Amino acid sequence: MRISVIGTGYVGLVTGVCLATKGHQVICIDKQLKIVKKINRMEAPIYEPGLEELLRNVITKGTLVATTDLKSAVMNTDISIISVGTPFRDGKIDLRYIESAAQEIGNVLKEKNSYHVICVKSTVIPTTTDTLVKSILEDASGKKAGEFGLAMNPEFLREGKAVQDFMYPDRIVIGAYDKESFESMKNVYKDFFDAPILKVNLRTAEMIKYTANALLATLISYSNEVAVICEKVGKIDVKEVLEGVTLDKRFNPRVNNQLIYPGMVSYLKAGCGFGGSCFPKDVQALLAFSKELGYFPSMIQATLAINYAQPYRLIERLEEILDTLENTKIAVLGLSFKPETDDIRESPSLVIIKELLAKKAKVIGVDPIAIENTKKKFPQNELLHYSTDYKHALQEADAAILVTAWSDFTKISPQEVKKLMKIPILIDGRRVFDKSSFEAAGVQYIGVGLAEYLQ
Ligand SMILES: NC(=O)C1=CN([C@@H]2O[C@H](COP(=O)(O)OP(=O)(O)OC[C@H]3O[C@@H](n4cnc5c(N)ncnc54)[C@H](O)[C@@H]3O)[C@@H](O)[C@H]2O)C=CC1
Ligand SMILES: O=C(O)[C@H]1O[C@H](OP(=O)(O)OP(=O)(O)OC[C@H]2O[C@@H](n3ccc(=O)[nH]c3=O)[C@H](O)[C@@H]2O)[C@H](O)[C@@H](O)[C@@H]1O
Repeated sequence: MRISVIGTGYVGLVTGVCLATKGHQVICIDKQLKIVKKINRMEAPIYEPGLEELLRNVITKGTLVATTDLKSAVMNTDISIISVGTPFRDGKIDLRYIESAAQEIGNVLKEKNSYHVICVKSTVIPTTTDTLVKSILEDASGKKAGEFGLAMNPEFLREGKAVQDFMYPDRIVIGAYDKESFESMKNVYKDFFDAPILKVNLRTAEMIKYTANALLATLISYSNEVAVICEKVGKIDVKEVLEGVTLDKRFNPRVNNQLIYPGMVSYLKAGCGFGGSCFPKDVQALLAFSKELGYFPSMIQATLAINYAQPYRLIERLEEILDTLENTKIAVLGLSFKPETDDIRESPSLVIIKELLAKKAKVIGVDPIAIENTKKKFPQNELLHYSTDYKHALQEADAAILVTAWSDFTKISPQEVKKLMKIPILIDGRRVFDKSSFEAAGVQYIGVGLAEYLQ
């Protein structure tokens, strides 16, 4: 099929490259010329494992091309997939990029004679596609929905695993305005192995996406709430507690006692809170939308409140040990919101750095690939330095806080910490280190959801 993808960020570029890899003819459109040029030079503008290699293949084969020219892209394709950003701004979801993409497509449809399907892939609050997008398209094109197709196909990929998640989806949700729209979208995904296709209406598809993200975020906050209770009681390790809970087959299905897939356990881990471009913004958007409807969703509100507090709890625990943070030097291990990405949007590390600086500590931010992005937010100065070398940071620091579980960091041994740090203090914000081995080596270890020695 001939497909245009509007917006080539994390979702749009992965979508375009993967669909081209599956044999579709794809045109990627972005407003930013520098992104378009990079794509055509076969350079991925974002860091995502495996993406650049696939990009090289599809550009070389001629099945993908990038442009800023939306008009010719829509004219020369049969389906347009909208994957522009939908940020949370001024207390609600900001749909301005969706509106302008719909307007631009609608203007082209006015002049286009053949049938064209418009599919929203961006995460949008329920009713966006069947009211806002539909009416903009109808007004701009002078046509009625039905004369053009309309679909909503939410994306469930995770950053860092985007290519794998897109190529091997657990499910494909297609919200469709009518039968023709659904059939066209089904053809887009005809070669996606046996992934179940769920056919729903447009607003159900939108609600599935929010419900999925809010549920995963709630599991994380639930784990973090339990972690606080464990810390208060003492001599209970939240990790053991959650392991004891999630060995239940209802969380982690096993056959002959072999785990088939790490199920909900992946989101039932205590830590320093969820970040990223989606969980925080989507849960906030769902909360705001629900309030607009006259319903206050207290569980969703609690999910956000717990997450807001979590990074500060690490600082409080550090203060308990050091008395004051003033004039101390703290190594923050990990800047990206999770490993395998250079994305720092809503990363807990940003809250931690800001709070440490507010308390007059000096900070060394350590990360293999996210330093440049972090510098844009917090420029380097006499109080804040960056390094890709954790050894150097540990040598300099009075304490270290692990925020992102990059494999470089999780491999750090107790002996290394003991050797490198003057007075070794390690706050484990992701619970990746073994408390007893670190303590045996003489490191003062503080883990989320774990207070005092276990007995
Ligand atoms: N990042 C992720 O892991 C996931 C994101 N999503 C959703 O997908 C959507 C996109 O997210 P990201 O890819 O992270 O956004 P992004 O911010 O990385 O990329 C959006 C791109 O759209 C371009 N753009 C905006 N308006 C345009 C227009 N009218 N014409 C052409 N290009 C335009 C921007 O220049 C930018 O490059 C959001 O709704 C997000 O919630 C869904 C699942 C996963
Ligand atoms: O809509 C989206 O954008 C995407 O949001 C998440 O994907 P992503 O944000 O890339 O990353 P996750 O791996 O889900 O992690 C999100 C955050 O939760 C944190 N997390 C995760 C699991 C956990 O147990 N504890 C925890 O704090 C991670 O460190 C990270 O900060 C969802 O997992 C995707 O399905 C969804 O498509």
